[in-house]
Amino acid sequence: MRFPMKKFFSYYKPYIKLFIAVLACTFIVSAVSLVFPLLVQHITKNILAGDLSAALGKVYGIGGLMIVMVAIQNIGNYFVDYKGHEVGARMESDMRSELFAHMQSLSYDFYDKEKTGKLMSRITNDLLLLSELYHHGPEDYVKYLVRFIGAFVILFSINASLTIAVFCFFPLLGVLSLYFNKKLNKALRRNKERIGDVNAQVEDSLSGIRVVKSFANEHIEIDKFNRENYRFLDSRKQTYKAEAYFFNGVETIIQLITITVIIFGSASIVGSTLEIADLITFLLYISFMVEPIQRLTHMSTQLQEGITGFQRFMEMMSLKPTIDNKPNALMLREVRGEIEFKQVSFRYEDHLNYVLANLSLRVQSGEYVALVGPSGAGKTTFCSLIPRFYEATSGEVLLDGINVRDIDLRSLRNQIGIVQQEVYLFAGTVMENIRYGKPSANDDDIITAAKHANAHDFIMNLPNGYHSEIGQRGVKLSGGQKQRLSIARVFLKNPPVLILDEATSALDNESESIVKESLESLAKGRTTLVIAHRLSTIRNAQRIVVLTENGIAEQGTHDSLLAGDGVYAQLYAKQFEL
Ligand SMILES: Nc1ncnc2c1ncn2[C@@H]1O[C@H](COP(=O)(O)OP(=O)(O)OP(=O)(O)O)[C@@H](O)[C@H]1O
Repeated sequence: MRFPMKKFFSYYKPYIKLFIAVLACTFIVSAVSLVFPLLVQHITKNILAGDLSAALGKVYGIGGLMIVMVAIQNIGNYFVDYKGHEVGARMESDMRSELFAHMQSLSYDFYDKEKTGKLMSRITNDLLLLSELYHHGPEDYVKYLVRFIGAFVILFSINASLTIAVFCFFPLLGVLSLYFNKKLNKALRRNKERIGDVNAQVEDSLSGIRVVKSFANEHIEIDKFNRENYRFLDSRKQTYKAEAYFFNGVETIIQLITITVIIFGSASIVGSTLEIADLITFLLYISFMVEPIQRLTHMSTQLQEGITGFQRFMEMMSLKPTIDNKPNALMLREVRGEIEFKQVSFRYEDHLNYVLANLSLRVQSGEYVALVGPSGAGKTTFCSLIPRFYEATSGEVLLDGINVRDIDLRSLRNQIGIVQQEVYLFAGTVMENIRYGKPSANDDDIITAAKHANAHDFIMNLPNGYHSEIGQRGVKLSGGQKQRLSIARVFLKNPPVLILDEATSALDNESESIVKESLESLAKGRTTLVIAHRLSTIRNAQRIVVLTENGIAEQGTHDSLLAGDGVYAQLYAKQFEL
C-alpha cells in the first residue's frame, strides 16, 4: 500500500494556524541555537586573541546576549512542546472518532469475520503514536533541517575540504536508514497485529468468564493467553534486534565522522591551514550535523510506529460497508408492514452453499406468522434479510411493495423491532436501556413501555427503580427480566413490523408465560414473524410456515398442518412424543 500523503496531511486542516505557529517557533529556536558556537568562536578567535584589557567587557556583553537567547529558546520550546503535542493529540483523537464511526457503518458480514479484541486494538493501540508522528514529524524536519543546513554553511566557510570529508559519510547513513526503516516497518506492523491477537484473546476469555469458571478451565485460558503473549514478545524481540543493529550502525558512523574531523583537523593545524579556534568551532558544529541524524534515527521507531499505525488506520478506513444506502434512497413514512420475498436466494459467502434458494413468501400487513423447521434450515437468516442485515444474493425482499435495497437503511430499520433469545443490554441504568429503543422518549413514555412489557413491577422492586444500574450486559437481572426490558425497548420503538427470534426459548415456564403475555400484547396490530422451536408456543399463529433445507415445505394453520401429516406433524409428534 502506497503511503496516502494527501489523506495524511488532511488531518492538519482544522489546526493548521496553530501548527504553523508551532513550526515558526521551531524555526526561530533552531536558528537561535545556531548562533551559540559562532559566539564561542568570536570569543576565542577575536576577543581573547586580541586586546585582553577590553576583553572582559565584551565577554560580559556576549554572556548577556546568550542569556537573552536562552530565554527566547525556552519560551519557544515551551510553546512547541505544549501546543505541538496538543495539536498531535487532537488529530489522533479526531482520527479515533472517525475510525469508530466508520466501524459503526460496517455491515454484519465484516463483524462475522473480525474479532472484537482485534478491532479494539486498532482503535486504541494502533493510533497511539500517531500524535507523536503528527507533531514531531514536521517539527523535527524543520528543526534539524535548519540546524543541518546552517551548520553546513558555517562549516563550509570555515574549512571546505574538511566539511566535504564529513559529507562523504552521509550516503552510507542514507542507505543504512532506508534498509532498516523497511525492516522496522515490517517488524512494527507485526507487533501491532500480535498485540491485536493478545487483545482478542483477553476479550474472548473475559467475555466468556462465566463459562470458563463453570468448566473450571481457567488454566486453558491462561495457556491460550500466554501463547499469544509470547508471540507478541517474540515479535518485539525481533524489533529490538533490528533497532539495535540500526542504532549501533549509526553510532559507529557518527564516531567515524568525529574521528575524521579530529585527525584531519589536527593535520590541517599542523599544515597551518586551520586555526585551533576554528577546530573547536568545527567540533561544536559537528554536533549540530550529527544530532539531527542521531535524533531522527532514534526517533524513527516512534515515527515508524506512527506510520504503520496510519497505514493500518487507512486499511480499515478503506473498507466499504457491503450494505449501504443507494443514492436517493427512499425515506419511509406510513408503513403498513406487508412483507414479500420474491424468489429469494441467499448464501453467506460465495464459496458457501445456499441457505435459502428461490424462496417466495408473502406476509400480509398485521399478520402473525410463525416460522418453524429443523435447526439450521435458515429461519434466522430469512428474518435478517428483512432489515438488510445481509443482502439477498438474488431475488427481491419487499416491504410494502418496495424493494428493501431502495429504502434508506435507517428508515427501514426504524420500522422493524427485533426480540431475540440472546438479549444484549448495555451497562447503565434500566431507564437508559429502555430509552435505547427511542432516544427522544421522555420518562413517562419509558414507564408506559415498561408497563406494557410487564416489566414495571420488577423494576420498581429494584433498589433504585428505573435508575438501578444493571451491570455489564445486564448481569444483575434474571433472564426473564432482561427479556422484558428488551421487549419494553421495542414497545417504545413502536415499529409496524416485529421479528421474534426464539424470544422465550431460554426462559423457564414461569418467566416464559409472563414474557409470552408481553410479546402477545407487543404483537397486536403489527406484522409479526415468530421463530419458535417449541411448537406449543405458536399454536395460535394465523399461519405457520415450515422451512426446511429444501425451502418452504408446507404452510397453514396448526390444525390444517397436523391434519396434513407432513413435516410439521412429524416435528410436532417428535416434540410431544405422540
Ligand atoms: N454468519 C454466518 N456465516 C456463515 N454461515 C452462517 C452464518 N449464520 C448462519 N450460518 C449458516 O446458515 C445456516 C442457517 O442458519 P440459521 O441460523 O438461519 O438457521 P435457523 O433455522 O435459524 O437455525 P436455528 O433454529 O438452530 O436457530 C446454518 O447452516 C448456519 O451454519
